[in-house]
Amino acid sequence: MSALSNSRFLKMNGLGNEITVLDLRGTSLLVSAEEARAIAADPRSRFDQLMVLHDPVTPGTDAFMRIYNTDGSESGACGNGTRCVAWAMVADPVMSRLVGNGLVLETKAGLLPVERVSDTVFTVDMGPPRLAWNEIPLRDPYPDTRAIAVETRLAEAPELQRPSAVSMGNPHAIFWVKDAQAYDLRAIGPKLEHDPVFPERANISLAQVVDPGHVVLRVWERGAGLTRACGSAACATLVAGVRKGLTDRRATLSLPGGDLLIEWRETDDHVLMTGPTELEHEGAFSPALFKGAA
Ligand SMILES: N[C@@H](CCC[C@H](N)C(=O)O)C(=O)O
Repeated sequence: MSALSNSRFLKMNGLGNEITVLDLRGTSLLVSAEEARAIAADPRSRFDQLMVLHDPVTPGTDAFMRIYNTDGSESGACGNGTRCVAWAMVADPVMSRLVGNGLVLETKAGLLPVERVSDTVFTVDMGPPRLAWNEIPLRDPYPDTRAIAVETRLAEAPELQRPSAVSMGNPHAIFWVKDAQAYDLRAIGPKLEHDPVFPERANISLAQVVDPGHVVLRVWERGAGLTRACGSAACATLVAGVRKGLTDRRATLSLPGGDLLIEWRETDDHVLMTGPTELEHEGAFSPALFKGAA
């Protein structure tokens, strides 16, 4: 039987990005890829990302988060999930142990300070973007990652060839398009995600600039597929937009699930993301869920 059997979880969402939160602080348990896939397969705990809380590692932080995609792979960043974790840590009667509305979370990609703006709205400091080819990472030494070249040739969208590339702790490719709705992202997303230029795969965004303060965005997420929102993609898109002279440093990013306010702060290079969270229900993992999972 899995040690996760009967563990309590929260099913949440950040702008429709499906998030499951599991608190393993105070234990030495780790979630395996098989267990993550089993949790994702159950409709009650289904997620785009599973956010697992562990005891803090760096002094002064409140928790360490491991982030799993639906396919069991791990990510260094999840903006929408980080807001959901912050809500759980300040407002959930079982998980909250903090006094006040500010906290610092940590992932394998770095520290994420979070502030509560109102009951369910949070601002996450997503840190500085990483723009060098080897930090994203890309296979080839591009001197300028504002426009790279993918190898994939799409019969249905031959114009999608020169995305911007940015890491927000996870790799993003942003394709600038006239109409973000004009593409079958479910069909083309997996091909671009696995393009050989991305050695760790990439989250694939279609970005349509409405005006410098407003971008419409659709995202095919690495390891999770088509989602209603992706916070780190919104941050990466704003950064790429500023670098290409397409957007202001502060803009609204409209995703299928709703709007995020993103700012790339000039003073310290950090990207700030503000958006909502929603608790859907809580539950406990049935032991039957993990049959066959290591
Ligand atoms: N939905 C997330 C990003 C999730 C991580 C991604 N699929 C990856 O593997 O990098 C967000 O809100 O940032």
